[in-house]
Amino acid sequence: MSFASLHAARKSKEIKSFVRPNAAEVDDYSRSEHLDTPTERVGSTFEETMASTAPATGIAQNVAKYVALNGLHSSLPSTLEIREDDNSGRGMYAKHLISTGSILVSLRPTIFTLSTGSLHSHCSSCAAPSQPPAELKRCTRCKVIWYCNANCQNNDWALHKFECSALQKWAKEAPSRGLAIPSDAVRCIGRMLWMAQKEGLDSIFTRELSMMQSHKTSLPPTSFESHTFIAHSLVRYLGVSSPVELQVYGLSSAGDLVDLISRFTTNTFTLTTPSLSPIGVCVSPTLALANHSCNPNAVFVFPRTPNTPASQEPQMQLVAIKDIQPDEEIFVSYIDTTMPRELRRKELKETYNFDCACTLCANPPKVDPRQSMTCPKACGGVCPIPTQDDDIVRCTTCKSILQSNDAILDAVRLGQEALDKAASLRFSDLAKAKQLTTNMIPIMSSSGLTPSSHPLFAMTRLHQEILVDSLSSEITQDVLDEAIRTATKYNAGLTTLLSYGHPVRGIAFAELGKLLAVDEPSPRDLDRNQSTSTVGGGSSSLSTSTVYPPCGPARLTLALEALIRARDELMIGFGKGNGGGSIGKEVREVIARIEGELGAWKMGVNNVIEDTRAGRGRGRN
Ligand SMILES: C[S@@+](CC[C@H](N)C(=O)[O-])C[C@H]1O[C@@H](n2cnc3c(N)ncnc32)[C@H](O)[C@@H]1O
Repeated sequence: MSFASLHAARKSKEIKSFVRPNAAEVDDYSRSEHLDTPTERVGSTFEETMASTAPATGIAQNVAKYVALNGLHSSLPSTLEIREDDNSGRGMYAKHLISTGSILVSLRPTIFTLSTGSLHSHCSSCAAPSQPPAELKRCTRCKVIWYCNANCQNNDWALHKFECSALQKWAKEAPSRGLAIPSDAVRCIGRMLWMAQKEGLDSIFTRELSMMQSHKTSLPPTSFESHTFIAHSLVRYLGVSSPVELQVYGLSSAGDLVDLISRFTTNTFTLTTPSLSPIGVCVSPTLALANHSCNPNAVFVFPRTPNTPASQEPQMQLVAIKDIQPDEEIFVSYIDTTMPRELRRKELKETYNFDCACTLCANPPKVDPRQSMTCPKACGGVCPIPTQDDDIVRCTTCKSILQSNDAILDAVRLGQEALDKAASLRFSDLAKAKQLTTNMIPIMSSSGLTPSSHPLFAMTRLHQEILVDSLSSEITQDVLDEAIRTATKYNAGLTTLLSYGHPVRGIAFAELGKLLAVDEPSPRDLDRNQSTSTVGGGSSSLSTSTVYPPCGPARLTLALEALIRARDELMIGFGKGNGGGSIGKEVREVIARIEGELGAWKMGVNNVIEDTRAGRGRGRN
């Protein structure tokens, strides 16, 4: 298999998350003279409007009542209904038993925009990737938006005609080339407003949009800067110079604008490729009705199956990853659930404004694999990582009592700092980021952190992404083998953290299988294959090498094992009806190829044995 067909799952984040403007952009703009004037023109400033908002109050009764849809959300199937309670607002409920792998809802998001880095590599109408030799075509006016062909361009014209002139004007006024394109949040809200204007302020689209949950009256202080930044940029992007001009979009004050931005940040999804790499943001008021749990029973995916016409892509699907009983609520996850409890709760509070009371937060396991270490007495058991609040812990196996240990606390603290630094350098200085992850992983592992523990798990994931990135410029045996070892450790952590059939697991096994199936750059010494190892997380009967990864047929056998696991889990996470989506299809093709290669190899060996026997027989005669 050539390396060109290897797709990395860039992030195993859940796909619902708010995209904040990046810090560099905020800084550059705040320093720029282009900032101040629009705020003053819209009446009271966004800062004043936000400062005057008071926290909402409400007594949680937690009785979910049926909500009539009155013609809204027509794409919601009859198997689901909307109910509302005082704690989490509206939510989706199952009316019948739903089995694992069922596709609950399938629809095209009402609005989507690609992130700036994906604009030239994906079509802005159907989100398909550019597929050489066919190249995407750029809009000749704004020179920012790319399409597969004239059909895709025509399909997008109704909104792009507004966007096109806004983009041209923005680029002319930009203080530097690096800021010539507004953030995806600003472009996406721009599209929401043009769509509302086009459809009419009483249209179903506008009504659904205006009913999305807002936290305008209880914005956490952490949102202040990002909301203000988006508001300033948006006013400039729309070319608005007085409050009256906002009325065509149904906004009559700065407060309405803050409300809109809050609805956007609370209800936006990350648009991903079929292999879960983030490429943009999207809005679907119907799918945004799903509430959050850190232990979800459903996921959102964009599987891209051959049966869906381009005009219906990107198709977003809600898939059950567990059996869901009648009357049970459908929960997705808004955040990366591989993070420890405190970090999850902090992010949910800051971005979504609620205190999570899901099963995983309310009743955390005695030993959370996200915060665990191997028993320092080497009994083979695991124990929680001692914290400042809980500095005496007990091993689950030998029951020894362990006191807070500076080495592990230092490793966690240093690991977190290095992780933040490496993540921020990932796209600007890959070599430095790689140096950081390479140095820190052994330190954290030797301090006793388990592969699923934070921040070792996140660091391993980042290291794998960096290695796969470096492989796309040059494949060397060493980097390929290091990527395979890292992917194996990552999968070992992942299988402890996420439930069977979660799409992130399916993609991770596909990634490992494809790495193992890449043609090795140079022939190697087959004597390396001597004892036993597995593809991560589970037991295996395969006999492979002490030196991992092995080479030759043993390596291909491991690839096959990983890909079969991937195929089975993708069938759940990407929906049984989709056959595992486009990645499931690709995996099945690689499996068939490897089975062929291994079959040919076995046949070759048998032939040699037969020939040798026949030769001996002839020798005796
Ligand atoms: C995308 S909306 C979900 C639909 C929302 N409940 C509604 O009525 O429109 C996200 C918001 O729903 C609420 N929410 C979601 N999951 C929740 C949970 N597990 N507990 C409490 N509130 C939750 C929070 O206010 C959050 O900001």
